[in-house]
Amino acid sequence: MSLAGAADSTFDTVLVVDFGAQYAQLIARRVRECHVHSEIVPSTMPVEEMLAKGPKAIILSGGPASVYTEGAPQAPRGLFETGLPTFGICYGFQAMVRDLGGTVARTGSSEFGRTAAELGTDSVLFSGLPAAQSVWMSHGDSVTEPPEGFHTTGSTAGTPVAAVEAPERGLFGVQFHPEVLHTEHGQDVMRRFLYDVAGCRPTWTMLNIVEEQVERIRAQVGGKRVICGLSGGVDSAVAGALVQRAVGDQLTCVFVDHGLLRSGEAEQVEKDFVAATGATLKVVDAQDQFLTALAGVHDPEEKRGVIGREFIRVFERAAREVVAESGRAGEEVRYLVQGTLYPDVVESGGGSGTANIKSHHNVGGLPEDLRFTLVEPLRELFKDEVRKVGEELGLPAEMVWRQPFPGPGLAIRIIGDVTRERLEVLRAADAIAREELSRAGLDRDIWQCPVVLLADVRSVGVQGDGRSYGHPVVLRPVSSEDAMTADWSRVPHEVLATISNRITNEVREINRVTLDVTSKPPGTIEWE
Ligand SMILES: Nc1ncnc2c1ncn2[C@@H]1O[C@H](COP(=O)(O)OP(=O)(O)OP(=O)(O)O)[C@@H](O)[C@H]1O
Ligand SMILES: O=c1[nH]c(=O)c2[nH+]cn([C@@H]3O[C@H](COP(=O)(O)O)[C@@H](O)[C@H]3O)c2[nH]1
Ligand SMILES: NC(=O)CC[C@H](N)C(=O)O
Ligand SMILES: [Mg+2]
Repeated sequence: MSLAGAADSTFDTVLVVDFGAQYAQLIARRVRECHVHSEIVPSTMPVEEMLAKGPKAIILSGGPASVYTEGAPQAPRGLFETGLPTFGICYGFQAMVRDLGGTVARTGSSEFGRTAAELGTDSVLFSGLPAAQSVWMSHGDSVTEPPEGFHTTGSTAGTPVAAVEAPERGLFGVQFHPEVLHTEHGQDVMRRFLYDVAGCRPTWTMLNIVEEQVERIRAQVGGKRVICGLSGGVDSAVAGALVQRAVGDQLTCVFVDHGLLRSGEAEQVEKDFVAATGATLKVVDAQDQFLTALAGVHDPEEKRGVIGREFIRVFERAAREVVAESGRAGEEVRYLVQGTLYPDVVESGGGSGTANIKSHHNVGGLPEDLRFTLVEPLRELFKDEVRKVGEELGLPAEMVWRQPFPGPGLAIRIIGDVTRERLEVLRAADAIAREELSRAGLDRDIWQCPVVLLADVRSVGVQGDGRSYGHPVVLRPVSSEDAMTADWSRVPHEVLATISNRITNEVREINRVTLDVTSKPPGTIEWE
């Protein structure tokens, strides 16, 4: 199915040509933020196929290769003769320049991170923006000579040709990354290209995203039965609601109580989701199964693997029960809906050429013998976009704005082996932290606040004039836009003091409370 292409379509499409970038999805997302439809395509796609999608413009992404090395990906043959407005970013810029007869070389002056740039205000792309700007760089190669007919519109201390354009041909290129938040006027540059150069209309909305996904889900599952792993979190609630809109009562939601949940969570899912959507919900008590499988496992990746596998085993059992209960023996549930988001995929090493940071249980932690076909309507979106989709679907605000909680639950917040006793200790500490942060009105300011139990560490204390030898917990409040990067939250000291006091007074095993003041990167949000 292609939504794009029709001349009378109510929205315009931009193709993001992926050269193996870290940020291809981020480019696509910035285009969506301008209310323009975007689709990522591989750089190997023939131009005719691209044209068949009816794009209004093309953006060429960055990438890890060097344009002049053997086998480096090339700009699609004939692309620059199509007359389509084209914007090359980093590698995409270098590939464009090389293709059109300019030169690219390893000049010996790499730039990484924040860089001061001088941008020509007479440029179409930078018009109306300040001439001196802070931009985000990540390159080792540079353009040394623009192609004929292009003029240089930007430079930095290390890169004399940091931006070029041939506006009458609709061709533009920049060495920096306008798609990352740290590039001061990056989104303005995107707007100039999309609206002023390419004439795209800002008509692509969350409603379109919902309709696109509903159509896709129907095409994928047809009249078959589907189950959805429902966690009580934002992503699976939105995924489940989308699937329900698409295929109605072919859907059964399955909530797994794996014993790694926070206090009150199971009850809340049963109550809220069903009330909001009317969907059929099946609750599975799998506490013994997960705790047995996790016994003695302390390596984080191993834990994630065990949890991913056990989840699937539970879903398989639930699927058989759904069939049995429907009275249609011989039928099989082949489709499993998950609320997987793009950051889950990219962190699990599932982007093009990206590193594995941690295997999210729903992506990298899936077992090899997985027999379900996955339905993941949110796989290309970021959390804040998913929240908007949830609002569009009419889900209640408490559900849409709930803080994230990882599928592997408290297991990846106990540093060491996971036992029933340790889970109880952590659950008690976590409930106090959540209660006090909510009481202080900080729920929306804080992205989430993992409480981490250092179960293998003990510390000496003095309590009631006696010696204690307990465990520390770590508070990890963070602020974030999309969980790809994060900073530690500056929670008022009085609130921290109350939390610390209450935890050490009310949870006997804990005699020390510490605060994690690490951003992401270099830390991740969860400790494992
Ligand atoms: N306890 C659970 N029972 C059933 N499915 C689950 C459970 N926990 C996680 N999942 C599945 O794994 C997916 C990924 O979990 P994740 O925690 O990232 O998302 P979420 O819980 O839906 O949203 P949030 O990130 O807001 O917590 C979920 O969307 C859901 O499909
Ligand atoms: O469903 C999930 N399965 C997982 O395996 C998992 N690991 C981390 N998280 C959540 O993802 C976001 C980013 O977390 P990290 O900075 O720790 O990678 C944060 O919001 C984490 O809580 C997970 N969610
Ligand atoms: N981020 C990029 O696209 C880098 C392009 C190229 N690999 C360079 O180092 O210059
Ligand atoms: Mg969750």
